[in-house]
Amino acid sequence: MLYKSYMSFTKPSLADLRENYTKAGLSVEDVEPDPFLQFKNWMDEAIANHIVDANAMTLATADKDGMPSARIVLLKHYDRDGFCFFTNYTSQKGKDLANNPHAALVLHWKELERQICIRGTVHKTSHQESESYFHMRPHGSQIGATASPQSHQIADRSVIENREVELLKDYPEGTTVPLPEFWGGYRLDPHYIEFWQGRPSRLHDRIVYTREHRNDWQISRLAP
Ligand SMILES: Cc1cc2nc3c(=O)[nH]c(=O)nc-3n(C[C@H](O)[C@H](O)[C@H](O)COP(=O)(O)O)c2cc1C
Repeated sequence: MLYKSYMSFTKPSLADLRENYTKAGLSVEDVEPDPFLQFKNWMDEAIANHIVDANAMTLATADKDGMPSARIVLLKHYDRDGFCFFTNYTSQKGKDLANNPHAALVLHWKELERQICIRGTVHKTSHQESESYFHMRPHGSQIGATASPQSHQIADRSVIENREVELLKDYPEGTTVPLPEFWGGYRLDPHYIEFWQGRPSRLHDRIVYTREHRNDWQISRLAP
C-alpha cells in the first residue's frame, strides 16, 4: 500500500524509468594496460562527444566518525600522480579530508552509457600548483572564491555579496587577487579505477584496475 502511494509521486512512476544500454562493450582485451591512458581515451571521447561538464565528478568523503558526504567538483588536471580538483579547505569536504584522506570519485557520462569510479588517498596540491590554477580562473571566480566561507552558515546572501563588493574595491578587474590561504587543490592518488560500460539487460561490463605497488596495475572484470 505504502509502495503504491510512493510510486504515484511522479508520473511516469520512477519505477518505470529505465534505459537499455546498447552503445558499446568493454573487455580486458580492449583496455590500455595503463589506467591513466584508458582514462584519457574515455575523457577524450567524452569531450569529442560534447558531453556537458564532462569533467564534473562526484567526490565522496567521510568525516572522522565515518559519516559520508558527497558533492560534485570539477576535475581540473590529471596525470599518473592522480586526479586534481580545487576547493575551499575549510568546507565540509576540506574538514573531512583533513581527518580522513580516503575518498572516492565518480564520473558519469550518460550519453556514452559510461561511468568511472575511482578510490584513493587525497593530499593537498603544492602551494605553487594551487596558486597557478587560482590565477588561471576568471577574475570574478577568484573574487567569488575569496568572498565565500564555503559550507559555513550565513545569515543571507548579502553576506557574500557585500564581501564581493569590498573585495572588488581592493582588487578591481585587471589586478591580481591573492590566493586565499583557505583555498587550493587536492590530488587523489588512486589505488582503484573502474571503467563501467552499460550493456543490454543489465549485464554491464566492469573492468577494474587495482594497484599493489606504484605503476603495477592488475586488471580484472567484476560482475555487474
Ligand atoms: C557542476 C558543478 C561543479 C562544481 N565544481 C566545484 C568545484 O570544482 N569545487 C568546489 O569546491 N565546489 C564545486 N561545486 C559545488 C560543490 O558541489 C559543493 O556545493 C561545494 O563544494 C560545497 O561542498 P561541501 O559543503 O560538501 O564541502 C560544483 C557544483 C556543481 C553542480
